Amino acid sequence: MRRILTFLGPYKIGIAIALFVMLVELSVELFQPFIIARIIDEGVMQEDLGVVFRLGGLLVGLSLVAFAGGIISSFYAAHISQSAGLDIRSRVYHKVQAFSFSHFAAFQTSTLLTRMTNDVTSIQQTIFMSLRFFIRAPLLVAGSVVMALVVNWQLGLLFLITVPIILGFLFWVMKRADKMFRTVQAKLDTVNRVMQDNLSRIRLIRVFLRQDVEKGHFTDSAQDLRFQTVSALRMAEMTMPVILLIMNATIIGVLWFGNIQVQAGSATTGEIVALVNYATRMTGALSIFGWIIMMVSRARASSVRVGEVLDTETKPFTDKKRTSAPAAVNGRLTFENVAFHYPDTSMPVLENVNFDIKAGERIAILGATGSGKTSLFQLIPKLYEADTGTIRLDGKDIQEIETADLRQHVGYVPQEPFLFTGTMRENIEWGKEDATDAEIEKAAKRAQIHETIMDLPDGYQTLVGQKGVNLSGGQKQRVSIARAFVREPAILLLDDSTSALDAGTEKKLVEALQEYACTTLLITQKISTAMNADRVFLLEDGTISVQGTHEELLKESELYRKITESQFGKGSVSYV
Ligand SMILES: Nc1ncnc2c1ncn2[C@@H]1O[C@H](COP(=O)(O)OP(=O)(O)OP(=O)(O)O)[C@@H](O)[C@H]1O
Repeated sequence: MRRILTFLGPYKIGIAIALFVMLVELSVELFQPFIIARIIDEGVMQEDLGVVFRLGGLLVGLSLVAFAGGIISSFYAAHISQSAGLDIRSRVYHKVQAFSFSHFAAFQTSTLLTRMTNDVTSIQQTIFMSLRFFIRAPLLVAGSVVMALVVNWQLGLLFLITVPIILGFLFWVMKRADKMFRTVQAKLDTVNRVMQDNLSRIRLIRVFLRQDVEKGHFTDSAQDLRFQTVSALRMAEMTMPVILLIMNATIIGVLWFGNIQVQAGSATTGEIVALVNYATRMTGALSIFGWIIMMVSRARASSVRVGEVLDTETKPFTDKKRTSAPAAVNGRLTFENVAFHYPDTSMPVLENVNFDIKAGERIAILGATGSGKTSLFQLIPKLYEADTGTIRLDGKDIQEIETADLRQHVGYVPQEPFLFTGTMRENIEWGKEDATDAEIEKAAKRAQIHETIMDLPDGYQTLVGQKGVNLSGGQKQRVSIARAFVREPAILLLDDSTSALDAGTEKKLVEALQEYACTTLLITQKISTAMNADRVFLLEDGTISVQGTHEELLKESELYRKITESQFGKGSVSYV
């Protein structure tokens, strides 16, 4: 919670104004029963209309002051709570942007979404309510006790007995509710996760006839959330009847003992009316305590969850020497004794990887699943850092090139093509922000997707993704490739990105790569693709076991021969 309170720092002046006007409003409220007592004792009982009008006028004037105070306080409370909420949300967003991939594994997407939306909203609401009511309510209770003692200290003592009992009870409830609301937020995460999984796998769920099972998962998690929320709300709501019971007993006590004092002449009717008035105001203030407990407990749980994201240590990449970007690079790529393991495991994924790729060379990388092909790719744009060894671009250690500058020169087409909701043009333009129409069309033509786009109802302006047209796997792959092409990168990384293309389209695409003259690394399972590359690297258990032209590998590698035979048929190797 303290962590979150630091976000209120920039709004100190606004908070001071809101609290000041709230105190004015509160003072007026505390003073009102005192004036009413005087109107009764000095005006009504003495039949002095002058006093009634004078003090009555004062009462109306003070009410107008309280009204103005309430409006000003609401204005500031709304402004401060919304602004602080925006600041928290932006900070969380920027933190998440700096997350490493292991952080994303620790915080699932669904929980990050809940933290950025629901949790921040709960904090926002609590800031607003605190500035308007939550600070005011305890002050009103304390002020009423003091004023009651001033008006009649013997009867005021009754409040000194009952109020601590109520506060003790509320403290007990708060401790329990805190834990319960933390569980509620966790359950909300689960519902969001189940929903997200369901929506993203909807086709698979239908094909595998898993609707009923998935419906069951959703119902279970939603029921669980309902059960936990009801338990927490019940706990907070039960405060109201308990407070009403104790405070009504106190009012009866005031009337009982007050009657005795009035009979004895040691108290006036006005004093009794004032005390009952204070008791009623106290009851009102105390009864919103249940609500305060609920919101504060929820906000505390949310603060912990938001704090967990903000306090996550993010390690910036070691951009050792901040050399300015080489405006143009040739694209020579060298790996020297590179080894790598993922931060959350100790198993080495790549070991002793060595190669030197000339600028403009096209390299096909073959290897069994899990042999480390994608991992090797991820080291090039520094998505991960190598444990040992050196990776060089044009002879320069990439550790010495600023990450953003390095990535300027890399085009990456991941294994899973991903399209954003937007037009076809926007999807390609995503690779280069200020790309011209001519550049976009050139990239699309080279990626063999231009004609498909032209056949769509609105050409490049056709919407894809949600509310738009759906594309086939191969079409998505080609849009994804066009997105990388439009950058005109020096290094192009294609991670099995032609797997869904037919042989003819793939051939044309590989030919287009030739005129493109960028250094290309292409992960593939197909020997037909590998044959068109300048060289082939065979990756086995995280290391390059053999590298050379297709013909050289046929001679040198038993495994490569076997893969070729499995794709072209036995005996094919001699004439391939
Ligand atoms: N984020 C990760 N954290 C920990 N280990 C990982 C991670 N990603 C991959 N691995 C492990 O690293 C090894 C190499 O994975 P990688 O994805 O590089 O293989 P690949 O050759 O590209 O496989 P495929 O052909 O199936 O895509 C595998 O054993 C995999 O389990």
